[in-house]
Amino acid sequence: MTQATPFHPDVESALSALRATPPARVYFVACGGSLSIMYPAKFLLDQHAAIPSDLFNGAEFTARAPKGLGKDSLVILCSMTGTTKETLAAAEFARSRGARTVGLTTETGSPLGKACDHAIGFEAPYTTGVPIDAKNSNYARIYQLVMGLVALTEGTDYSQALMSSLAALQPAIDRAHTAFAPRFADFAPRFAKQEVIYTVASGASFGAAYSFAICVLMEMQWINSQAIHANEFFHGPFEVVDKDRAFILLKGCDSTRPLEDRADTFLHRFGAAENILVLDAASLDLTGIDPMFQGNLAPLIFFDTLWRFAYQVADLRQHEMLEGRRYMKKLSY
Ligand SMILES: O=P(O)(O)OC[C@H]1O[C@](O)(CO)[C@@H](O)[C@@H]1O
Repeated sequence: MTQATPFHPDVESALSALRATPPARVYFVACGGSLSIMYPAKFLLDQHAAIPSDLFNGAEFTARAPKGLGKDSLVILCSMTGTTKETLAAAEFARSRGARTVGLTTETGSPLGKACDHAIGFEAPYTTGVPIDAKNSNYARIYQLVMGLVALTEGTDYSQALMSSLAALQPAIDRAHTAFAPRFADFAPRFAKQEVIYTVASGASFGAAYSFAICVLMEMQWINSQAIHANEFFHGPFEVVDKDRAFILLKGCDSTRPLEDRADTFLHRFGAAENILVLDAASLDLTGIDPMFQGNLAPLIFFDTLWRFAYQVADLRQHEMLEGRRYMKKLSY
């Protein structure tokens, strides 16, 4: 691929540098909420390219020191703040092994931006509270990078379809807020009283379930949680299902939907519908999003709308979301 793509300039600049010698292997590395976007990014790469990839927590990556990591590797890292020490150490470790590195961060001049060969900026409403257009989010930028890698390694260029889909994403999110509002108003009072809420998903949606469980329910609401893969559900977790147990099930529209459908059937067989909050991509108006990317973009809609649900739960519990933490960023660990 030699022609310029319509991607964001930071993405295009990283891709230009990779064009002469595309990587033979990709590692997706981050921590916490930033790690959660690596699941759908790897899913997208696996869908479209034969290039092998793996996904690691930052500290695990450095400690495990994969033997395959070397000059032909590309390590894609993400840290919203650009300061998470495990992610920075992973970037430095990758470079010490001769790998090429790309860091996604809200501040390209942040420590992560500086520690990587290429920095890709994105926007996040998370700490600023200022709403963004989802086409400028971390998901949007990493998807551009992934589809750029697909073009480099497979010769298939879907950049226009991706960019037009990303442009249609925010309106789809806004419509979903309206569509889900009555369900959220109904579920919030019950879920605010729960001590445990599990989140279930698979495929492109697993990352959204993971970040909602560990970053929102546990970190920001101190509600016990676990992200359960929709098929792993049948390999242990389903034993806890009863009429009182609370679940959030994300039903996406990627190729793994049958896994989520099966979990849905079981949950409704032994659980109570009033304690199973199902967000179903089939009920969403995805106008303008190319069918090829609908499964990849549905998780953003789930996460954005669930974030609003979390604030409703937080209000009822009188437990502040971001200010309620007792350890994170409050002491050294
Ligand atoms: O590396 P980042 O994206 O700045 O993450 C910092 C922190 O933010 C979270 O993603 C959410 O608070 C945590 O999981 C993580 O420790």
